[in-house]
Amino acid sequence: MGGNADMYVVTGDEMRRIDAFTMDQVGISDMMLMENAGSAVFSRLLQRIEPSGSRILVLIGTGNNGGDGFVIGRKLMEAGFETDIWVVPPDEKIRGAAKGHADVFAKCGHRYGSFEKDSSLFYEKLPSYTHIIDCLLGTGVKGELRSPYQEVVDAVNRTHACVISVDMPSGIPAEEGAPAAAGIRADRTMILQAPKETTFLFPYAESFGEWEVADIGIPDCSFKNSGITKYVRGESDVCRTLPKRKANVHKGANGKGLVVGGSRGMPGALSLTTLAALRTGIGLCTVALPEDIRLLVTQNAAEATLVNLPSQDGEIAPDGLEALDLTPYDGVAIGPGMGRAHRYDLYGYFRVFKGTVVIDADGLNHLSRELENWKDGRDGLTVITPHPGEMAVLTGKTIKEVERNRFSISRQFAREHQMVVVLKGPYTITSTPEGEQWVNTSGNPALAKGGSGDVLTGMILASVLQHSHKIEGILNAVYVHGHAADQLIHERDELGVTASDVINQLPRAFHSLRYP
Ligand SMILES: NC(=O)C1=CN([C@@H]2O[C@H](COP(=O)(O)OP(=O)(O)OC[C@H]3O[C@@H](n4cnc5c(N)ncnc54)[C@H](OP(=O)(O)O)[C@@H]3O)[C@@H](O)[C@H]2O)[C@@H](O)CC1
Ligand SMILES: [K+]
Repeated sequence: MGGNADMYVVTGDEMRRIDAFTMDQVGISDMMLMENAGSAVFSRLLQRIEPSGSRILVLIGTGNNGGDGFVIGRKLMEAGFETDIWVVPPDEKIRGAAKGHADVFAKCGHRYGSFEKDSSLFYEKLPSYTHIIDCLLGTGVKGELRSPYQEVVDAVNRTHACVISVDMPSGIPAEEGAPAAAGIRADRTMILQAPKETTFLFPYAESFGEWEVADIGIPDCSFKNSGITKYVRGESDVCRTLPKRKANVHKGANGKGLVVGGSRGMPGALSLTTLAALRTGIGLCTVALPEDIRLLVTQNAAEATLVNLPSQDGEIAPDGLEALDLTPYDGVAIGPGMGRAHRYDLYGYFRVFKGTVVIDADGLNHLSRELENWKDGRDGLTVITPHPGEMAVLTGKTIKEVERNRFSISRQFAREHQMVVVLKGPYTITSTPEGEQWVNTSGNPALAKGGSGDVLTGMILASVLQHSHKIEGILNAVYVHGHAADQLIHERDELGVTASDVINQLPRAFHSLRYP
């Protein structure tokens, strides 16, 4: 993948490497980057803050995040906004480019308040501001906030002002795995150039509020040369890569898929997966299921063909998969509603199959018992779609550990087991065995319901079979799934949106992306 349109995801250390490369190898100075950062944020503030009636506080800390604040403050003052600048650390702590911009600010005739010298005046004025621009701390924060930062942050969080953080909500770490920290709770964060990992990890993500990304002129080569392979996947990427059908295409060219699963207790999951595959444009879809539930599934998915598998106790019999010939199919999705009563040798069954295999739900439970076998990889692409609970079972970690380390745990699992991992949740992360990762930006809590995962599985199967670049197929399915749910909650409350609603919305979701 790649190209100029990529938006990257970084840790604090990675961002420092990228900054260093940009300064030392590309030749754009830190003063220039800071000027760009301040200008980019200022022009975005102009779209959000009216000069009349607003009183703005720019809050400045020790490091370069504070340096951005001197640029923003200067520009706000020169544009006629009623603006106060308060600097929290003593003057002598401000160094480097931040000191450079503090000097520019002063030479332009502007003055700032010193929290160290007059904290009582600061606290007295704090409730009077309509907007607070938070430039206290950025990616350089380490550990829990020290005094007086913690007190200032708490006081800001108690105000009724609109808080806009620059790059990061101050106090929040940039990377996963760091201990939970209490920082600024922003209404909006204007991220500089590249979102940080915690933008997408809860509980940190809540502190960012709404977020947007401001380009500060760091070139793509700085990211590539720093080895960054984590990306944000947004709408424009999907619009660019949706496959277009030729007028004379026949059904066989759009993929022949097989959906395997279902049990007496859970026939609906299989219907959802099948219908989602059909609504995602699969050419032909066959359902393989325990023979005693076939009527329940066929009633719902008239377009699918059926293969009956031997049934035992309402689930596919332990040797039931052996009878199934995979040669007619380009891809298989296995697991929805499958049940857990029996054991199957999934690796042995799929090893030499050249098509894509998508494993979800109960299929992941079966997979967890034979993980060692998968480390050698198989002939075709394997995709797993765990939610954090399933990822915890697969890795032997707790759900909390998975949630705290979504990037590293999914990356490592994908590498070790030669699979594409689609770790679901708010901001689903897709990881390849080669170490590339994409964060999905569509979706909402309406999807946190039974059946959503079954729908995604069918969509991924169908989408992979229609894309020449299979990873793009997966990423597009993940995006469109969330996009359909986003469209639905414009019209109705998220509580009442079901997985079936999402399936029915898919034609509209695809249409809106194909003809934006
Ligand atoms: N590099 C560039 O070219 C560009 C960078 N840019 C901007 O720079 C930001 C990163 O800058 P940075 O590295 O200076 O980090 P930043 O967070 O501002 O300050 C760190 C300092 O804070 C302190 N401190 C740390 N932990 C603390 C704690 N728990 N509690 C209290 N204090 C704590 C500690 O200082 P100390 O108090 O120890 O002297 C530490 O040194 C980045 O987010 C972006 O906004 C843009 O301008 C574009 C160009
Ligand atoms: K900040």
